[in-house]
Amino acid sequence: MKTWIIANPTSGSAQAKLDRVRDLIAERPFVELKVTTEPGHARVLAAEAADQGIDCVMAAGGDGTIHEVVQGLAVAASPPRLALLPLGTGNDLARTLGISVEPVEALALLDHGVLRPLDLMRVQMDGKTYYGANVSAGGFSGQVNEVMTDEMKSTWGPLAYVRGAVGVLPDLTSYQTSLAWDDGEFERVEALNVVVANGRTCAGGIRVAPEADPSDGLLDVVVVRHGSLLDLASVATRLLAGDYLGCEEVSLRRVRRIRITSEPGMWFNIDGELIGNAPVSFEVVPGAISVLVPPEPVPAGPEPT
Ligand SMILES: Nc1ncnc2c1ncn2[C@@H]1O[C@H](COP(=O)(O)OP(=O)(O)OP(=O)(O)O)[C@@H](O)[C@H]1O
Repeated sequence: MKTWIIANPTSGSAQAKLDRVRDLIAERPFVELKVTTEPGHARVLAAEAADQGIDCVMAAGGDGTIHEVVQGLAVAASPPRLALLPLGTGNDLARTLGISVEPVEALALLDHGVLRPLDLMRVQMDGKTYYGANVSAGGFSGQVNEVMTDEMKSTWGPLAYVRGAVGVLPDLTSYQTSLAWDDGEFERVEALNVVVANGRTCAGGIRVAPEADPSDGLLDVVVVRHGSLLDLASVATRLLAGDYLGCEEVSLRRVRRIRITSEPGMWFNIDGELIGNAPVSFEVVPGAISVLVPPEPVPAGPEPT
């Protein structure tokens, strides 16, 4: 299987692990390592791999790198299969798919992995189209902007209240948000966050969509409605514990498509990359690509008697 490993040398643990990856693939004649030289390069390389009929593209980096690779694969006529070599900080899609952060184990999936269909989210904002592989989170506004660094914003922005962090809790903006589910009419809600998810976690393991299945042909949309400070503190705590879907302010709906407008404009990121605060639509592309994942663990047999 001809494979290109597209590696981002600036991803979280790349410095520590890339030499090891080089050693591990030295004996694999069909595996080539392509190291990116700038942001956006992984997309170009992934598109090139598809053009050249490469069988498999392994995204070596974090969710930002996977995001770029997916932009290249999603528009290909017959996209190579995807594999992941997690070298990022959060590695959230890899978590959902059960892919190890150990290079030896991740690389072994090239031999023993099984193919799983991976849905993508087609996102449209301001006349531009993006493809998301993991999670898009919307929320936050001016106050958060002022107190957070760019990196914190793209990672935590929409979920800033979780960090309790930034002292924004007392001053949270609520958004007059209109949501149109599938082809339905717009419905208004006073929201704090809208999360549109294919994968289950973002920001390094925060379970924003704990029940999402990236192969089910549907998007999990979680809406956090505005509530009292006390209630929101409980939402934050339960989000960290992975069970905030049980909160009264939190609702989950599964759809193929959702359109969102809000006043003021809700900022959205996709896979951790901030895209803007204009009206936005999300549509699932069921099984857009195939991804190599570990085989299902064999269920334990009955205890010997
Ligand atoms: N050669 C490069 N030089 C500088 N930046 C790059 C290069 N290649 C890719 N990038 C950028 O690095 C950013 C971060 O990458 P990535 O998300 O893979 O790592 P991470 O932030 O450590 O991981 P995670 O998103 O899982 O937390 C991406 O937005 C990507 O555009």
